[in-house]
Amino acid sequence: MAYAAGVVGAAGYAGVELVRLLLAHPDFELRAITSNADAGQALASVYPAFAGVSDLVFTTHDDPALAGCDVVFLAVPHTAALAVVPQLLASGVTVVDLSADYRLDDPAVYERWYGVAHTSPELITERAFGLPELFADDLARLAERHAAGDAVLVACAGCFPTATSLAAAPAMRLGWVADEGPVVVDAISGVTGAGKTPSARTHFCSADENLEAYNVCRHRHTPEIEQILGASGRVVFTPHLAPLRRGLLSTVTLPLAPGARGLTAEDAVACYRDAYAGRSFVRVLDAGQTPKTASVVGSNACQIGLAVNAEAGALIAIGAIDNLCKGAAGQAVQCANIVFGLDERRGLPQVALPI
Ligand SMILES: NC(=O)C1=CN([C@@H]2O[C@H](COP(=O)(O)OP(=O)(O)OC[C@H]3O[C@@H](n4cnc5c(N)ncnc54)[C@H](OP(=O)(O)O)[C@@H]3O)[C@@H](O)[C@H]2O)C=CC1
Ligand SMILES: CC(=O)N[C@@H](CCC(=O)OP(=O)(O)O)C(=O)O
Repeated sequence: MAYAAGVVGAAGYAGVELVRLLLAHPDFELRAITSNADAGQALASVYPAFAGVSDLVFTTHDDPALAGCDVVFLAVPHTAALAVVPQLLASGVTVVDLSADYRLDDPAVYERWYGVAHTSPELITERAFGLPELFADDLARLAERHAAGDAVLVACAGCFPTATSLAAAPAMRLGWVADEGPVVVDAISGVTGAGKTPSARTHFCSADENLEAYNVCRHRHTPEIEQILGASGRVVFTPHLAPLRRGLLSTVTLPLAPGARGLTAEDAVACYRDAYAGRSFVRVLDAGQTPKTASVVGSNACQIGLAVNAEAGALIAIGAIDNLCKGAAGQAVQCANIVFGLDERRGLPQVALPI
């Protein structure tokens, strides 16, 4: 039996990647794709890649068909999900939200970084945080509730937090990181990370042949990374924009605790492989290898590289993902698979476009 699925914001970059994945998914049947801007237009006329594959037509964001779905994926901008999530849950629909609206545990922190009051904070305590390799218990609890008949909410992790946290969390959890000192995150994203509406920074003429840092010391993913890593007030996060369509690379520099100063890259790789045992999307490279975006783009994989700077007493952990797949749509489908009791790999690409 296929579960009925809908995508709100399906004409956006994350939304159309969801459409691509769900149309090929053996257990979900895509019934509704919404876009106010493109309502009434065929998917294949807006995105010709779907010609001959799907006859779906975009409907408006208030399409009543959404309430008849088993699961709805929200690929709408942050703050827009606040108006949609409570209604869908009340209609008995499970929601996988790609926006930031239900990610932060503390509604006051959300208000400070997103500039609006949270209108349904009670749902934050019930949701699972959608980063399966680090919050497996959270999602397993949600899967149990879903199996018992509840409509449930997953708040998927953001793109920068996903690559950063998969790279840094095992070191934090294993106690290798000093209690003090900054956790330095230098991360680079492709332009699709900014969504499909061009801004002065993402216009072709600005982004092409250019590299730049932005939102230095004030990017809204800082509190999300701190929450995941348990590193409140310590994350120095500097995002950069690169002239790539897809791909995100995050380099995290972690100060080693005195007891971990003898750590070698080989030890770190072995421990990380233990920490991610059984998680097929996270691949820890051999010591001496570094991940690259070209090796993950088009797949739901996260590749991790590890190095130790013994003189400086630092671990360097690097994560590479496709921002639209493991950083957004792929991770959302992975979370839905888990909530619906399916193998987390169902319908998801394991291998990147090799060239
Ligand atoms: N791009 C990425 O790499 C990642 C994105 N995300 C998250 O996914 C979400 C979508 O991002 P992205 O695809 O990049 O953005 P886009 O700007 O490309 O697309 C946004 C979509 O949301 C719809 N939309 C806009 N305003 C509203 C509203 N008020 N109510 C309902 N729908 C609305 C738009 O509809 P219309 O077609 O009518 O204009 C459009 O389809 C965001 O929350 C983003 O943070 C998460 C991780 C990575
Ligand atoms: C390149 C670029 O502009 N990236 C976006 C973040 C990507 C995103 O979509 O945000 P979420 O992961 O929180 O959903 C930014 O820096 O705001």
